[in-house]
Amino acid sequence: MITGIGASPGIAIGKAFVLPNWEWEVPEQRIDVADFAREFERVYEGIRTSKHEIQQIRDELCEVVGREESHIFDAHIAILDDPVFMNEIQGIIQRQYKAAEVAVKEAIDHFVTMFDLLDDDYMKERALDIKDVGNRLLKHLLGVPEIKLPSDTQPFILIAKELSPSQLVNTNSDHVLGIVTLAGSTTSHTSIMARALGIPLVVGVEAALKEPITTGQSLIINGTDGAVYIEPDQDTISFYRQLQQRQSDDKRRLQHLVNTPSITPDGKALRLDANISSLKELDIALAGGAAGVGLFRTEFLYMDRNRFPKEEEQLAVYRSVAEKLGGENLVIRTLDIGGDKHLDYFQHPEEDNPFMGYRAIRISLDRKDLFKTQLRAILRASAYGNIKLMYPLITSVDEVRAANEVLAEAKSELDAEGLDYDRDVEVGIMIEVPAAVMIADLLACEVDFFSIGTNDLVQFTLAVDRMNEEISHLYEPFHPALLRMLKLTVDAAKAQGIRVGVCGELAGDMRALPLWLSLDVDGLSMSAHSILPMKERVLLTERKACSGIGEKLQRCRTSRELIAELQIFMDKLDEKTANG
Ligand SMILES: C=C(OP(=O)(O)O)C(=O)O
Repeated sequence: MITGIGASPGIAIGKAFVLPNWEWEVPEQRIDVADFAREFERVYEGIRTSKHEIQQIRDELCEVVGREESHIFDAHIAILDDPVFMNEIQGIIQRQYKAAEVAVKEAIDHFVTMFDLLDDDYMKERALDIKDVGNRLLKHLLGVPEIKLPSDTQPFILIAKELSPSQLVNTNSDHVLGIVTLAGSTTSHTSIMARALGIPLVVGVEAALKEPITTGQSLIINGTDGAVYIEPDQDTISFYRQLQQRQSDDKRRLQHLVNTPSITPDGKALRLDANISSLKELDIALAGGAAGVGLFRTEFLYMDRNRFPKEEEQLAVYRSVAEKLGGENLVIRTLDIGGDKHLDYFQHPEEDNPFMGYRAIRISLDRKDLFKTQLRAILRASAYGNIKLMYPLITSVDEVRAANEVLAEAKSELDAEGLDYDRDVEVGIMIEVPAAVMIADLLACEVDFFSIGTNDLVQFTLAVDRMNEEISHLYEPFHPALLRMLKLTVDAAKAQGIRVGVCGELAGDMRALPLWLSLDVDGLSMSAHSILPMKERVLLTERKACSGIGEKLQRCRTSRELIAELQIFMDKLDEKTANG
């Protein structure tokens, strides 16, 4: 068994099919000055055909996964339209007297090397996009046929060095049980799409792999924890078949809870909302039993294009989500780029500590033009549903007030233009840095609600970079320090009478439910697949029974003690339930 990174949940069991390298031999060919015009025309023709193909893929994908994910292909078209790309190709033809395909190959290599050399995972992913588009163009210039995956065999687990979004879309998803890539990250476009398509995916196995996986080898992959079993024994296969069966049984068994309100047996209503980043994910969330949306990560709307989305474009998305929710909660978080989330078309500075750098509300307050465009779109969408606004990475009262000033300006503009919006739109903040926890009492006087972002709060409280594999064992959401942070935040919110919820990964961790009930938070927002299992637990767990555990947990000295205490509590509860 080797371990990679789980990038799209689910278990796949089957035979491997290794995707051949998408890299063709391009024979050296010299040309004369008289041939320049013909070679340029060949490149233009190749670009036209490639664009046509990409547009078709985008439109087909749009039907399956929705508009946001299919925007990835707009970025591919933008590469083909980019004058810098074309200038490089023309330069090679003219200066070096090389044929169109040689010039295209060299231009791709040049840009891919340039992006690959940057110490930035996001830019490395963009190198993959360029390779993807470039290979498509080369394919036309060389006249080679498309690599087709087998469709006449049993479904298989696809193995690739790296997989581009185009390749993923070209796969017949009925035939692909799961995917393993040697390189890749969970934030890549390919990973985002695999999650949207529901295909289990493990990325980044290269370092762990001693020998290459070959076509026909028997495999098990777990897209949740990143485990890959090569030629597993019969016991392991039986174990995973049972687990796979249990997961699909659980899914089916819990279906009847989709519309059931999330209330404990003694009457405590604990909202279970979904974290989403696109309209498509909203459908999955609603089918998965979400009451509403507790966190709409709007940055993905900005990521898959080649320029900032205009007010009308943003309005269309926010409005569609709000209308689909029909009056249920929709918490829209303003742009949270920076850190690991970069935009192709925005100059992000080189930073030693990007998570503590120029990001989130700091960019919004620096680029008020961009911020106001987003606020106007959110405000206008608020006329169509129950929208609440949320600012990310708040560290001071000044930041909240500065953000609210821009909000007030946006409202005045809409008033002057006679455009409708919800005049009482609520404003909340993410509590995700220790400074915000320590002044939670002051911040609570400024806003309508808090949402605790445990992903960043854990990294900043423990000084553990959430992206650094080397120290991932130190990333402990159940650390006693975090527990104290949570308590301080919830107490401050309660004292001021504002709502407080949780939206980091810990919100969906079943082990933490007694903690949330003892703290008496108002709601949890999580990935869609966690909602029904959590709802089932909520329906069985008395809040009264959890009040005692709060003090015990506060006395725990280590994460391990804390987790053990929660486990003992849950075991007792299960025993009580089993005994009726
Ligand atoms: C929800 C959070 O935000 P992000 O989108 O950074 O994970 C968090 O930090 O817990």
